[in-house]
Amino acid sequence: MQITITDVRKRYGDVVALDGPSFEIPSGSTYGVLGTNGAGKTTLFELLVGHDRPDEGRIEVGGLDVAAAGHRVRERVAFLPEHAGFPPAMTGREVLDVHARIRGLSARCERIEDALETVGLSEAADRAVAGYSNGMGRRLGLASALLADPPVLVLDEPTAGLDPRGVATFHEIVERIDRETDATVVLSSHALEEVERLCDEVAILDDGRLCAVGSIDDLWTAAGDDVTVEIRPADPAGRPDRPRERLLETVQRYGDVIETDDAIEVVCDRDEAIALCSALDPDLLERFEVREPGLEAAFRAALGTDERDGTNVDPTEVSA
Ligand SMILES: Nc1ncnc2c1ncn2[C@@H]1O[C@H](COP(=O)(O)OP(=O)(O)OP(=O)(O)O)[C@@H](O)[C@H]1O
Repeated sequence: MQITITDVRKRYGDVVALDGPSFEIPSGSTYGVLGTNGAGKTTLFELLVGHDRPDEGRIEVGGLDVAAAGHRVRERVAFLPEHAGFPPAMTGREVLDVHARIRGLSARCERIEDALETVGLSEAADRAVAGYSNGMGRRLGLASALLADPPVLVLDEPTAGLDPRGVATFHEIVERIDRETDATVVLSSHALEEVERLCDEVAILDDGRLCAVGSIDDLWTAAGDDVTVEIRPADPAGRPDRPRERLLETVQRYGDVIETDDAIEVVCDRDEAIALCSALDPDLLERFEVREPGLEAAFRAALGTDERDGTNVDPTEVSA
């Protein structure tokens, strides 16, 4: 089911949570909404599932205006919120049974068994939710979302806070849903690898604005051929010669410099990277490594763009 987001604006008091993003999510795709903390992902999802209304603009699901269609949209869209809680004394199966009754679903038992099976909770279904791990709790939330066979599934940061095994399990489930159903899956994430693995297309939000939109291939193209040289300065303790500052002076001329807490990163072409690595004073650093271009570069390119006029920016047009 196709989703169309048109010039959506939402404020909370003085805070502009969404500042006019417009993009389309193709029917049947797995679509990623990527952004740093506070970019507006949850706000967008709350509007998309009809929990709140935009101040301006419009979101359509399968041609229906979400703000006007109310429950007709909610019947089509299932939502896994970022923080879903369940009564701890109930078993997983009981939780799903209550949710299925609330939604007035027929063939409850069958649907519950299918949903439990899809998320890999069949064996744990009769255990109290209090004993579930974080990952199992998230999978139970997904099972609840799947009960009604929704044409649209909206997952807000579904793997946030999960350990690597929980993340891998969740990814496998989403891939299976993608393979075995026609559902349009929209998920938000901070994690590029996650979006790259699961999604066909992606929209990148920053400060409520759309700063890039396109396929994963488009993003790779936008990433270009530049490599990143990551340099870890030597421990500054007892070093009056200030290794980090001296390294910074050296690296400036080779490319774009990004400072993180632990490292200095320089994004530059391969020839410059070779020259830079030769110019580094080994006494000043703990270690350095050269990373191949990746989606991270495209993400940075998108976030670094000065296009702030509210128009859509194709990532292939975004320069690093
Ligand atoms: N109910 C609210 N009241 C006030 N401000 C809000 C509310 N909800 C969101 N905001 C603000 O709107 C902005 C966007 O928040 P939102 O939660 O949509 O971002 P996000 O991309 O989902 O972030 P995160 O990755 O941290 O979950 C933030 O500045 C946030 O503080």
